[in-house]
Amino acid sequence: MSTRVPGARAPYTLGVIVKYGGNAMKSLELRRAVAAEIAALRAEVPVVVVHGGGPVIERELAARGVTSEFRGGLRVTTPAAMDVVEMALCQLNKQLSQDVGGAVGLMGRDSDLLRAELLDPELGRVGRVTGVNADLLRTLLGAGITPVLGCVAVSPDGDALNVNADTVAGAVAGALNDGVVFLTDVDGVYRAYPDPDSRAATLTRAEVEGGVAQGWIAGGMIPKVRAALDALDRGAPFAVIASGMQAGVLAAAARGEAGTRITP
Ligand SMILES: Nc1ncnc2c1ncn2[C@@H]1O[C@H](COP(=O)(O)OP(=O)(O)O)[C@@H](O)[C@H]1O
Ligand SMILES: CC(=O)N[C@@H](CCC(=O)OP(=O)(O)O)C(=O)O
Repeated sequence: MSTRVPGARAPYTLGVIVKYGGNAMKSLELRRAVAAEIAALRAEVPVVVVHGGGPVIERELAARGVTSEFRGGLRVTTPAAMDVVEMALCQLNKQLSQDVGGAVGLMGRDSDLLRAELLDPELGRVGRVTGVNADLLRTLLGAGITPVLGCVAVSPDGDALNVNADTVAGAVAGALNDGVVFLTDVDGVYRAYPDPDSRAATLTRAEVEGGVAQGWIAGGMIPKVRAALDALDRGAPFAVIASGMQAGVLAAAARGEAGTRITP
């Protein structure tokens, strides 16, 4: 975390992937507050933003009368739903890029930035990440530009695939060997959800797996802890789950002073 953003085109060694999604962008005010936190962190370290947007997707699906259900935390994505997911996230991507400033908004289709293959035919057009164009991200970071990546990947046939945004953030952190902070609406993983006093400062892999098996890690927290472990497996130096609802938390989480740090 001591590495400064170098000048244009200079190499960098350590950055932070910041994931935020539906819960940390429930209002325009909150969305912009998170963007301001990201812009402040970027003055210290290179930052790549990965975003979801579950509520925006829900709203656009409902407006079109397209139904979808979740299985194991993942949206079963029909071709019709895929069109809506991609359209909604593309628009959001440009808005977030504008919010952050000095940024370029990209999706998986751009220069094969995010490649995936079908995860499970029963889930429809849901992807399993197979590759990240890390060179493109490094080039942008080296030029002082913040990449903002939406969670739609491209298949070997050139079709869009829907990937959970936490999963994408973990894969990008692994590909760049950068740390990752997952911002959400709780200030970490609670041992006795929803009691905020039960927040774990750190959780080992064994504790995470126990928590999922015992059910005290549930719902949308499951893809986050799994993505954190995946990022660590792929070489990320740290993975933290923290609140996107309070000012100053992002920088503190990246220093290991807030949220729940997942350890190998
Ligand atoms: N042990 C836990 N500690 C904290 N939150 C948990 C836990 N288990 C389940 N959750 C749920 O996970 C949610 C965060 O996941 P999610 O709603 O998918 O967030 P996001 O939209 O930010 O990706 C929390 O709001 C909470 O409802
Ligand atoms: C496969 C799958 O479930 N994809 C997610 C992608 C968006 C996402 O992950 O958004 P949040 O970060 O706001 O949850 C979905 O369709 O909702």
